[in-house]
Parts: sequence; C-alpha cells; structure tokens
Amino acid sequence: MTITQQARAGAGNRPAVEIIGVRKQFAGRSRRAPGRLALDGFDLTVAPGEFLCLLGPSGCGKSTLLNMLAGFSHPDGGEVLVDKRPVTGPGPDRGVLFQTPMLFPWLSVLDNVLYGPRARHELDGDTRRRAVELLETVGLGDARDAYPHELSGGMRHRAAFARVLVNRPRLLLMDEPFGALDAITRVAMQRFLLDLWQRDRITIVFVTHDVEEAALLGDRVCVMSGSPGRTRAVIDVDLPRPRTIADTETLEFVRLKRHIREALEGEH
Ligand SMILES: Nc1ncnc2c1ncn2[C@@H]1O[C@H](COP(=O)(O)OP(=O)(O)OP(=O)(O)O)[C@@H](O)[C@H]1O
Repeated sequence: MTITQQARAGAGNRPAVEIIGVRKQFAGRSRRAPGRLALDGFDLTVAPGEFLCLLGPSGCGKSTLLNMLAGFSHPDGGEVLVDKRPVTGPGPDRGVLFQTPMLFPWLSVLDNVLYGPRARHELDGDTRRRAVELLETVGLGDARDAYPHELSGGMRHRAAFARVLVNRPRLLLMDEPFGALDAITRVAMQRFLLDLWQRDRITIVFVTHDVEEAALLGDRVCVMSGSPGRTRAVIDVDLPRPRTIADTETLEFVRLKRHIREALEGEH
C-alpha cells in the first residue's frame, strides 16, 4: 500500500486536518531582539475534500501554519495532524504550491513532473502514463519536452500543479499561489483549480490576501488575527457550486465579501 492509499483507508469521517492549540515561537537573533510568537492556541479542522481558505493580515502566521502542515517546520506546542497522524516531516501525501512555481530549470516539463516518483524510486510505466495524462489535463501536452524558461507564468504554474498531482496527494497546501499573476492568468488558474477540485475533491488549504478569491474558491474562510495568529472567525461560503468568476457579481457574493471584510477589519 502506498502512503496515499494508507491515508485514504484510514481517513474515515475524521477531519483531514486537525490543528489543535498550536503555538509557534520563533527564536530571536539575540537577547535584545526577542523572538516572535507567531501563533498561540491556534485551532482549526478541515474536513476531507473541503476547500478551506486562510485569510489574514500580513504576518499573522498563515505561511507558518502551512509550513507546519507541509512538515517543513514543527509546532512548539499543540498538535498538527493530517489524516489522524502527527506531521513529522514532508511527504508525497501533501502537495505544496507556492507563489513562485518551484521547477528545476535544467529538467524538461515532463522530467520535472517525474522528479518526485524518480527520487522515490517509484518511476514505472503507470507513473509515466499518469504524468503524460496530467500534462494533457493541465493543457501542457505539447509542452512536455520544453524547459521552464520557455513557458509563460501560467504554464509554469500548471506544470508545478502536474508535478504535485502526480504524487496523488491527499492534501494540497497552497500559499498565495496566484498572487504574482496578472489578472487574466489569475482568473484562468482559479477556474483550472476549481475544475480540478470539483473533479478530484482533494482537500485544499489555500492561503490568500484576497477576500474575493477566498469567497470564490472556499467552502469556508478562516479569517485570522495577528500577533500572535489566532482564528478570528470561520465563515461558511453558502454559494452554489460550480462557481465561476461571473458569480462574483451577484448580490449574495457581494454580501459575503462584505461579511468577510468586516471580520478582517474587526482586527484593526
Ligand atoms: N523563520 C522565521 N524566523 C523568525 N520569525 C519568523 C520566521 N518566519 C516567520 N516569522 C515571523 O512570524 C510571523 C508570521 O509569519 P508568516 O510568514 O507565517 O505570516 P503570513 O501571515 O504568512 O504573512 P504574509 O501574508 O505577509 O505572507 C511574522 O511576524 C514573521 O516575521
């Protein structure tokens, strides 16, 4: 059984993500420069297949949370569980996407996608076929032999998606993935992500600064307050799916955005 299959088998009805009373204190550089208490008593659960958006002011600890879920760093107190298991390090069951797509410039698009399975000695015919299919799905079927510098910004993002998806992750962790894109590419990537999520129902934790993006994508929006980071409000997005950018003009959507913005502004 692969890690992903084990995780699926064990998931049951328990939340896919449980963050319980988490505290994260960064060390200061010297005795005079005290460390930063980034998170304190932070609680959050995410259901299997849920799309959860994390929204909050700069420095409130969104990336710190995502890094702990990814296994890149660890809490100083409390627990971070994914599929009931404490996170002890990175793993292919969790796919991470950042604002800047992480692609190896010396590898072709296809070899970038195959990098993880190859590094884990899991590269077989099925995985190759899956990689090629995924590149078709993300619209890069004709670009599989291209190198990252030959791709547009949106194409690089889609290649990074395929690279993460080839591992069949249970959980996608996205840290402002579309923050650096132009408005048109950003809308195209949001549509692409919604289609993908609608099809595969991977659990997603998505960090954004953008109220509209959070309301368009999420099932729930967790609004955080800062210094130290805590949950300020968790807002249900009761808008029908599938959603498109046209939905952002409806009265319900505008009301929801106001509600989320008020929760954010309550912070100041
Ligand atoms: N490695 C580190 N060492 C010391 N302090 C850190 C470190 N990483 C983050 N911090 C501090 O922890 C707090 C939370 O940072 P984090 O990057 O999680 O915030 P964020 O909500 O993701 O911010 P932004 O929206 O600006 O990306 C900030 O005050 C930051 O300065």
